[in-house]
Amino acid sequence: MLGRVNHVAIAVPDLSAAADSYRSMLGADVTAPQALPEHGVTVVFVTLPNTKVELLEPLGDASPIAAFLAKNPAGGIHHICYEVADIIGARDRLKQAGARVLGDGTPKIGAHGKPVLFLHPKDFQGTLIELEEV
Ligand SMILES: CC[C@@H](C(=O)O)C(=O)SCCNC(=O)CCNC(=O)[C@H](O)C(C)(C)COP(=O)(O)OP(=O)(O)OC[C@H]1O[C@@H](n2cnc3c(N)ncnc32)[C@H](O)[C@@H]1OP(=O)(O)O
Ligand SMILES: [Co+2]
Repeated sequence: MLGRVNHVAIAVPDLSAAADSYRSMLGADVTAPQALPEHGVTVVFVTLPNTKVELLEPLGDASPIAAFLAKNPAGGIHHICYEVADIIGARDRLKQAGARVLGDGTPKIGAHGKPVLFLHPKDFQGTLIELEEV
């Protein structure tokens, strides 16, 4: 089912400061901010030879990462995104296996313009998993 790691996401309290730190301290190539109100976050991507790091900060009052940042005020690794070839097939197989697919199970369009879904962290070793169809 799983393809490449598409990105590892880090939730941050200040996206601009985090992006500057990756650029100046780590010499990284960082994209411009993308506001994604339908996801309740603003993101940038750090481009790496083999994958990406997604830096994200809350956007709006109902951001799904607000509680995470309240518990981790300095930020922290938030989720890992795996690529899948067939997100509906993956979703149905996971639901069949008893995994909780977050939301109503309908994929949303993510930051790369592709369908994404999230799986409950409690079903996967305390790790929030995002699936992105590529
Ligand atoms: C930019 C678009 C897209 C992309 O294309 O890449 C994105 O990445 S959008 C990213 C932001 N969107 C999401 O994260 C959507 C999915 N997430 C959620 O629906 C919620 O974050 C959540 C997973 C349901 C958690 O919501 P929260 O308000 O924190 O609920 P709880 O406090 O009840 O948490 C339940 C339980 O889970 C633990 N938890 C929460 N977040 C994480 C996490 N990131 N990793 C591991 N564990 C997490 C939380 O601590 C609670 O545990 P207990 O306290 O032990 O009960
Ligand atoms: Co993501």
